[in-house]
Amino acid sequence: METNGVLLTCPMFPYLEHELETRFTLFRLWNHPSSTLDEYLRGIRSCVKAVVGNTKIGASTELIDALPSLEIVSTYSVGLDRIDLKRCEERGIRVTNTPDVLTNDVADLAIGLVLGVLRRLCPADRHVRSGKWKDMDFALATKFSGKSVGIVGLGRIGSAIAQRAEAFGCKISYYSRSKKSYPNFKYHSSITDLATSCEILIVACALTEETHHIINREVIDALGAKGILINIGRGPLMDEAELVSALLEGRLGGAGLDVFENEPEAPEQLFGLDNVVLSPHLGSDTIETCTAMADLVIANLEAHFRNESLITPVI
Ligand SMILES: O=CC(=O)O
Repeated sequence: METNGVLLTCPMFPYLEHELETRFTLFRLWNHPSSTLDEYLRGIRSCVKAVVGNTKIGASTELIDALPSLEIVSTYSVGLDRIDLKRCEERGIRVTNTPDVLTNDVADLAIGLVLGVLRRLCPADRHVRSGKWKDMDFALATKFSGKSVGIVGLGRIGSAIAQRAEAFGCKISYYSRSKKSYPNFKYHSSITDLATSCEILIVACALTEETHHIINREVIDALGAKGILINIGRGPLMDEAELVSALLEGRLGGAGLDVFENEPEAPEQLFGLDNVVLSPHLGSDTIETCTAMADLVIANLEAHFRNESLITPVI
């Protein structure tokens, strides 16, 4: 039985926690008040060889620096924005994530949000539940099939969204760091041009210093009063204050948001808007996908401790 120390940064999928516990010496970071955290970390620093973080709490510079025996960060997420990758690189710490296994779920949710906003599924549900249907028909909604869809970031998830939208007869264009080899999808080297040319803009890129607030006022205005913005990437990709003003002032047609700048906070000004669908960062949250992600986290840790090649290495 392996006894390598693994530090879990916050509560995650119970299956992951259980499987880690059966294989490694598991330490839980959240069981300690912040006043005693330094002391706790000092006590375990020589045992902890791995950190398992997620989209809430990853491996910050401070955490990495507090763990001199750290060899690997295996994140239970595809996103790497909660990890100080530079520090990991400097220290020779390996990093793995969970790509591919969650692609379909996140792409499915992106389409779900589009349909939710355009077909007004949340207000429609309220219409039935409140009994209003007996008094009046529900107002007409907006068609999705055949619309022009712009995708910001045509990586694994962006391409899966594009393929789904294509099946709805949508015209696909995209903005990405570089042009990809998809003959059916139109490339824009400017995100504002992309926003001008599409009716639905779906944000699916990674959060980095370059993409922070990539959706700013100029992009929102280019999308316009009939445009729909969907974000299944990360909250800070959008200037949320600008997004809220645009929605309140009717300068944007609607939004479907799975991610927010200060999660788990979401802007309360949006709560009364029927043209907005909000979900609590659950793109990959299905039992099937979370199980596959957990298995991948563990497979990467086991490969590392056996000195084998990592399954999904980042560094
Ligand atoms: O947001 C989800 C992830 O990065 O896995």
